[in-house]
Amino acid sequence: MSTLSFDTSKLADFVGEEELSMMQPMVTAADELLRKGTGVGAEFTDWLHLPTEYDKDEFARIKAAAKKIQSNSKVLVVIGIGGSYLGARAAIDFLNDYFNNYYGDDERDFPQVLFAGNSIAPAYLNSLIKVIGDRDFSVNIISKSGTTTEPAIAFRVFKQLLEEKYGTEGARERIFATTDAHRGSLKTLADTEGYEEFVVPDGVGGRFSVLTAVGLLPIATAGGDIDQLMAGAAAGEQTYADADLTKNPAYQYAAYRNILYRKGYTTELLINYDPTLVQFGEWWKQLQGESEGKDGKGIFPASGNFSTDLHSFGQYIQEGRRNIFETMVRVTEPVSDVVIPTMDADDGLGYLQGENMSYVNRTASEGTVLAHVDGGVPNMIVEIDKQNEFALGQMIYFFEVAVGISGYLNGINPFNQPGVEAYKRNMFGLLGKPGYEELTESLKARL
Ligand SMILES: O=P(O)(O)OC[C@H]1O[C@H](O)[C@H](O)[C@@H](O)[C@@H]1O
Repeated sequence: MSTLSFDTSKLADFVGEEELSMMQPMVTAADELLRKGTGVGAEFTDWLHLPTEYDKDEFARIKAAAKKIQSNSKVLVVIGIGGSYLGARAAIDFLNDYFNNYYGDDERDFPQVLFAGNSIAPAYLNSLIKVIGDRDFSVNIISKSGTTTEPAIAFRVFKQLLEEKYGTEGARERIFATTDAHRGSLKTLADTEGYEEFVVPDGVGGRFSVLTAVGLLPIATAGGDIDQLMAGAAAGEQTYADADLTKNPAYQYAAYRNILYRKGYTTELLINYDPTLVQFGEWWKQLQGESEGKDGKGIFPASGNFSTDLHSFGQYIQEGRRNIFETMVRVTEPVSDVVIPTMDADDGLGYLQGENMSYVNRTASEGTVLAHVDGGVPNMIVEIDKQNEFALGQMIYFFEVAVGISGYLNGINPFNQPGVEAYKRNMFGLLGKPGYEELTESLKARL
């Protein structure tokens, strides 16, 4: 069952049909590198079969842990950064009402899921502590490496708060650690303290980990149906496995991106028309940017929240430098609707009264695509039928497999992220972390 369609009809002005078919030999080669595990970074491609080959015992433990948190907590604080929070956050926003977190505890069916450790901003942390107040809470600390500074700082704070509130024993019952199976400071700490542990599998990098415990525990706690999420991803695994470009929309997406990139379209905007998809764009930006931006190459991933941003940087998209293309993610069936009220006074909207707001939103998307295409912005559309777990799972897989192919097409390793270390090294040097003494002096001299 496929719930996702991929529309490239609006590329006609930019890419000829033969250009796609001429990509086939390169796509076949990229497919082999990915599927046979002969490409660079192959040790981080276990996400390919994750939707069907996941640890079923751990999956059951995730559900049980989610139930436990739901029964004893009003808030789950998810501590993580990058791939250790973006997927869960995207999924929770996508699957819930936008203002879901604003509802009072009595109006909520599931705990609030709030995120920490995704910045080093102290005021954010203080504000988060304030919003938890005296309510019961639990913590899911997530770090694959187990050594990342941002979540480690936040965890110290929340561990202390939990221990003050519930005592050491009580706190232990409320801390869930998701990390590497064998290595890292968090693994050692979790073993020593006796926290319930979940695993980020060795062969799955952070940005590909949303369908592991990394994403699944927070998503399930927030009421998401993780069986359906995995079923949707499994549908993706099946649908997007064919090396034949004519039969594989995810591979078409990768090939078209590559064609556009070679023509000078070096920035891609992932476009949505609903605020509940904003965080999906954030997840996608890490997936694309960390996978592809290396060796002086790669499409810059950005996102656009429409029609909101049409009133901010819409001008640039329409008439600025012509190096942008757009991929719209659109949902066919609105989650809910509003009928535009009738009104006697004339506000110029009479022609729309009685119409559904979703009709106006969809029409805005159609008009925008045509305007942008006319303005020289190639457009592709990924459309899912419903905003539910199944469709999300399939869409996650679509973008994951596409970026694997896309990276190999562009001659880079899509599965490492060496460049992320540069800022960390400087930060450690400036903070005086043991082992970085020489760097400390040279950096301070440059400040
Ligand atoms: O899960 P962690 O090991 O804490 O890593 C969190 C994130 O930060 C790192 O610096 C990587 O660049 C990301 O790929 C990763 O998702």
